[in-house]
Amino acid sequence: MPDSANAQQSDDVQQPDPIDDPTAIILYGGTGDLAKRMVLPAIYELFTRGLLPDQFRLIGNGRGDVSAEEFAKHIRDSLTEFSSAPDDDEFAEFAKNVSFAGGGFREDDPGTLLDAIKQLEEELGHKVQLVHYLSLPPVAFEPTTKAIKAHGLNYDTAKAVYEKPYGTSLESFHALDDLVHSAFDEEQIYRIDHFLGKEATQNLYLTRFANRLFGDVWNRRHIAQVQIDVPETLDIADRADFYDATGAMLDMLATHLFQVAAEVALEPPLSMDPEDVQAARESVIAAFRPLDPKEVVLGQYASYLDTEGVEKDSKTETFAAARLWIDTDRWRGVPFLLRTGKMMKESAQKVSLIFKPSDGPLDHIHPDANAIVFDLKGNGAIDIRLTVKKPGPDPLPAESATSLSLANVAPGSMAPYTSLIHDVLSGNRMLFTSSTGLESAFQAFQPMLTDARPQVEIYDDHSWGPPSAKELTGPCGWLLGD
Ligand SMILES: NC(=O)C1=CN([C@@H]2O[C@H](COP(=O)(O)OP(=O)(O)OC[C@H]3O[C@@H](n4cnc5c(N)ncnc54)[C@H](OP(=O)(O)O)[C@@H]3O)[C@@H](O)[C@H]2O)C=CC1
Ligand SMILES: O=C1O[C@H](COP(=O)(O)O)[C@@H](O)[C@H](O)[C@H]1O
Repeated sequence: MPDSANAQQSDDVQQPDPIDDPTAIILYGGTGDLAKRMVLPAIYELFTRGLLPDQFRLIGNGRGDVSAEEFAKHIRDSLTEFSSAPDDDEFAEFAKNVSFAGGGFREDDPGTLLDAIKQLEEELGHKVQLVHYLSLPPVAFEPTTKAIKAHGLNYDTAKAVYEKPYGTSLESFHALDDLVHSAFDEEQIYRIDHFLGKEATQNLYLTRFANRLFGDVWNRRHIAQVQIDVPETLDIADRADFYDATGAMLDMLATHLFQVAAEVALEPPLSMDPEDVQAARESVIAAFRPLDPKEVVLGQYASYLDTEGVEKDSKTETFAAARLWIDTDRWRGVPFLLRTGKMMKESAQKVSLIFKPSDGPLDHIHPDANAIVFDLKGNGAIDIRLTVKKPGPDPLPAESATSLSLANVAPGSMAPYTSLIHDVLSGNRMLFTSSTGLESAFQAFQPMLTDARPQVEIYDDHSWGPPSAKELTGPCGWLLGD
């Protein structure tokens, strides 16, 4: 068992600033899966923390007809299921600001959304900042963007939030991005990758820049390999339509895991200002070498084809592992090993920097006992795995570890979606992906869209994935298992 330590509690917990601009969030796909799990609880959390503007409306949008009362009940049920049951009086206050515009929203038929916005602006006596949140499957990004533009809802003050994946190939990324830029300036566009919003992910660079203990060894002279490992025990549940068309590489690897790799690999920014941090993260993605299909293993869990909604002969990967190379002076020759999958043996979100063996007489230490491991889940933790002396007469090595829980530094910290939506409202784009960064990510991903893409290998449910994924790591093995 590792020793554990707690980061010292800060007396001075950061409180984000409230927002003044009268605002309406239009939540496209307002009754969908992501909305109920993440977005609605996040908006409600901002309300209970007093972080929404005084003049605020949430307008749900969807193709069906849903009354304001039904939408409010849906929100309440979502909070109860995915967050916590709200206080009756507080929720009643929130629900006064909620409505639903049904009938969809298309170029040729705006449904009832334009009327809902007109009514709100007449009620308030002025225009409001519109935040278009596209909580929609990627196929709906283009038609919805076209509709926003065609109906003139791309005000200069408007913002547009896009979920991932933003494009499925370099070509479709360009087509979507050109269209989005025909409606909005880059500063108005917020492409969400919620892994960037995790408190613990942000520690990947903050601890490095603040502590010589980490900063001085953060390079190829000292690090043998980096593992970014996000196994999940969950299956694809009721997301078959989306997942079977998307797969693990686009759902997780070329999106979340690439962004986390960039957070590890980035060069020190000029300052910690949002623009500088964003630029440093996005520019290192340009140094990602395009994936070599021979260094990628794809898998599908054994019972996947039995899932309702999945094509009977589907070749969609539910597991992906890859060896990524980053061609900068700092990282040349250091493999970044990325792994993620559904229906695996354990759930975890870990980033491990595994050191090279020491010089001198103890140059044979197992990599397990010579590593820094960042846990990205929840408030996060940093494990330092060390080799120490085994008590006794001889100078023999023994493995030990200490775990620094970050929970105490961040009492009451916000969930990733809560803080990212607050960033959208306040105009802070640090934790959002940019057009150039995503273009580089798709360039690195592009070889996986060719005929050289490896075949999917079937793996046992609740296992560590196809055994061949182990070969990617070399003698180290995957630190988490197999
Ligand atoms: N679910 C999750 O855990 C996560 C999802 N995401 C991303 O969030 C986005 C939304 O995902 P999710 O909520 O799971 O998706 P859903 O399949 O639940 O779709 C959301 C809503 O979009 C509407 N919709 C579906 N198809 C279309 C269409 N062709 N045209 C217009 N509207 C449509 C439906 O609403 P209606 O029928 O009312 O019109 C549906 O309820 C995706 O981009 C996904 O990658 C990101 C992180 C996690
Ligand atoms: O975006 C996604 O992320 C989740 C994992 O998110 P987390 O909140 O558990 O960190 C993943 O399960 C899902 O497939 C993917 O779409």
